[in-house]
Amino acid sequence: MTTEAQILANRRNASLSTGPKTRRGKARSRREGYGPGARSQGAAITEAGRADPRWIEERAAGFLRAAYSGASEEEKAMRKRAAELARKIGEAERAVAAYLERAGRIVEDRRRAAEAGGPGRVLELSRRLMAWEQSAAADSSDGAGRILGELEGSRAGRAWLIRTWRWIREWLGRKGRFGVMDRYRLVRALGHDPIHVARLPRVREVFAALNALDPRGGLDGEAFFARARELAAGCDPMARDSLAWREAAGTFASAEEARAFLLNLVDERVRRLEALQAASDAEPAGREALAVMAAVEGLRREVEAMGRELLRVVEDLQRMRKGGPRAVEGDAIRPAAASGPEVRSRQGEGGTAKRLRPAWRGRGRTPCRGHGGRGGGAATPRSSGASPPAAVPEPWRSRGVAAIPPRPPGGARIGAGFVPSLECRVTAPRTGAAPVWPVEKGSKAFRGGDLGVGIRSGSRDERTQARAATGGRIDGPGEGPRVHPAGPTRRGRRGRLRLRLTGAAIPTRLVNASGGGKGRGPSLPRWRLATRRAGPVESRRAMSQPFELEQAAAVAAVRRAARLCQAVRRGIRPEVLDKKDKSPVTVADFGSQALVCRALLESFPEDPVIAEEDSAELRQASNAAVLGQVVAHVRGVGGGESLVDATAEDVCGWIDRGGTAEYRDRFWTIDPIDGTKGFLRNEQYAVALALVVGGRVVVGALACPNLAVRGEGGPTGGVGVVFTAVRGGGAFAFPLDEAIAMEPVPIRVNAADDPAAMRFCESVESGHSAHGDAAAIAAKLGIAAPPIRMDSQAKYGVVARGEADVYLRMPTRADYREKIWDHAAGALVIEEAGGVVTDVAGRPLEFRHGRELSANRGVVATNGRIHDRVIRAIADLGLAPGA
Ligand SMILES: Nc1ncnc2c1ncn2[C@@H]1O[C@H](COP(=O)(O)O)[C@@H](O)[C@H]1OP(=O)(O)O
Ligand SMILES: [Mg+2]
Repeated sequence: MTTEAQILANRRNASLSTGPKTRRGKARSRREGYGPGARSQGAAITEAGRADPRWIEERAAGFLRAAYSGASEEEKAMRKRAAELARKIGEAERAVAAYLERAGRIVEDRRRAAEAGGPGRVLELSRRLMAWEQSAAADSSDGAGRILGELEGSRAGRAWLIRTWRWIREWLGRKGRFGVMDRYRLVRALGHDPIHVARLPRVREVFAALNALDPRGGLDGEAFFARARELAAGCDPMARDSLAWREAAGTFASAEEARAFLLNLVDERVRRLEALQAASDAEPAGREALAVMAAVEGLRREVEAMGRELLRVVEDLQRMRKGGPRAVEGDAIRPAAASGPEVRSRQGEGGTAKRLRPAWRGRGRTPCRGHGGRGGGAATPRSSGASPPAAVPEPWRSRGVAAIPPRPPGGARIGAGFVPSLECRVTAPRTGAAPVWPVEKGSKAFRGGDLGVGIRSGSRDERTQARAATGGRIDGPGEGPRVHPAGPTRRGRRGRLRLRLTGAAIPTRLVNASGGGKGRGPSLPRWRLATRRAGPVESRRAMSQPFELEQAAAVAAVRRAARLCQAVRRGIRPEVLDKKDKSPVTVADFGSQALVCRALLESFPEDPVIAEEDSAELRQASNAAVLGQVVAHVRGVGGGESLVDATAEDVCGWIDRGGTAEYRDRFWTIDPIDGTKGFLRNEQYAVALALVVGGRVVVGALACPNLAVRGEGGPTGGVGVVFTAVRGGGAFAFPLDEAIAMEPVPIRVNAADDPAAMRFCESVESGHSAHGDAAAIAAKLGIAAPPIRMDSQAKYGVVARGEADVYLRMPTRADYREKIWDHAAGALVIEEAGGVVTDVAGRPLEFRHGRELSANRGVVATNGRIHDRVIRAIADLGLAPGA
């Protein structure tokens, strides 16, 4: 880390430097700016993405050290980005190494498991696990963790473990006293040694439960510790001292509660082992190794992309330092109108491109103000082309059209289509101008909506904003999608946009159609473009999809959180519900949010999160028991070593990561348990997570633990479904249960058009959606079937996979505003499945007002075909307030 003193010293040094005067001197200095040795390794720089990431990291660090600090805000931001990229590259490389090590371990484990598979070996291991005399020292090679690992690795070992757990279950359900050996066996079967009992909260909880069941609990526990201390005589005295029982927070209120907890714990173990056993037939090690390799591949691609970006940033910084931008600034902002906008192929007209390259300075660091249309500012050129005709209109044509050969050589065939990628460098003409570049339609498939548009511009955040602002937006048949650079632009500011068109469309023209400045009406475009085709893309799979990482993280997070909810749900006894005790849902709510926030913190530490809960209530002394349970559940299903020792403070901290209240250009929103009433009734509920960028939901993940698995298949045909979607990438569903290995299945809304054959769904709670209003709407439309009533966003899933056609959420109170987390994920899933989601007045849902959909009332989600008719019916019945 650079210290303040170093920064000041750099700044002083920089002010003394006048820099090289000659072109050669400047060139040399530029090369040396990368740090010592850059000249000899120049080839590695031009090999951008292929360069060794460590080398890049070192170069970047060298450059950053050498860079002076008397920099503009823009330069500082770029340097920060470079440092961040360098750090991330390092992290990703370390992760790759860890993955590879894991792959090696998997192979080794497999070999050992094969060896351990014989009955003789299992007998030996089981004896070592259960006979106390054999394992005196806590850290001996007889550590329970190791033995258990080996047993779990073989079929025979797992069978023995399942039998053992069933036997433990039997005596836990029956017995009232738990002596020294009972306790020892239970601890060892859990994979721990006596010394862990005092240290690991999970094991302490087991002991607390045994004590609650055992009238001599304290004495039996003490006897256990006395024996443990005796056997640990050879250990460190500190370890011996720690072998004593201390009362933990969250003890059990009754013996029944304690027994339920223990039986639940055993059931979880048995289930896990059975799942492992079932999966072993399908060569799990092989599959896991494949998954590891896929993860490595993904990480490597990320590293390559980051490496390329880092080098671009470093190059640009270099240019900036050498005064490049100023030298061409006047040139770059020169109105292009006189000769028409300049659009050059960098391949075909490299000379021009080279001249333009130094002109690029910024990366559109202006905040994203939306993407045109609603709220896009007064001077958006949408006004100059509110509804562009199918062909490029003459006025635009006269301003210049960038002709791109119909079959770009850079495009590669993917099935029937091409994937060209164009890179454009732009300079903003003046404040407030927000250009729009329609890309002319090229084929039928384009009209069918089979086109995604993404922009790469500047930092990751801006890229994602820009992508979201434009990604996959199709304005309708006969029109091109519009490309809106991120937000308002400043005079003379330059940016680079990378426009990637995917699908069957072959863009024939890129039209530069910048509008005029504020209040002046349309003016001639002043944007200059340089286009470049990217290299061939071999297959759609090989391409890193937008928000791929975000989607993977979101799905993993909701899956894990759903597991927690299921575990809490299983532990609820009927009498708790009879007492109308809401604490189970509170435990699941907080636990779920903690896990999701933690996952986001790990993967996207800078992203703000708007979530339903905060930990203030949980931290109150009166809620200590609830907090204890939340922590226990988080540790229990958190998985991995890292969560085993999570403290109450950690958990509260994770929960509070969701405390953002205001709108941000990029944020996540979580509903840790949507449909709490459904959860308590053991009916429908959901864990919902969505990423909103530039005011649009771009990633959604929805886990519905009690929703039937349908077309998603799976050998169990059981319950628990995950829905997910990325904007422009379609919607998918797959079983929640990870033991069911299957590819996500694309889902589509129902194509039916006849209301008589349609079904609609609504909340179970009439306080959440006016049932009477919905019935009137259905009657008016001619929907005869009774409503499907279910809690939570599962309704969105049901419409998205075609089991219902309409979801009506009719306002019950004038002052209620829907919460964004109740709709973000579900709405995207329906939209990506081909449906439409608006409020009751037909307005799109606006996720740019903080925690609430304050510009909307109610929600109407449909299969798309009937949407207009539903909105009309609502209006005719006078049920759309303020419409
Ligand atoms: N008056 C209301 N109108 C609409 N939704 C509401 C209302 N009151 C609460 N909700 C929210 O409805 C969601 C459940 O919807 P559903 O009935 O479809 O399962 C919950 O998130 C709940 O919020 P909260 O969690 O604050 O109670
Ligand atoms: Mg909710």
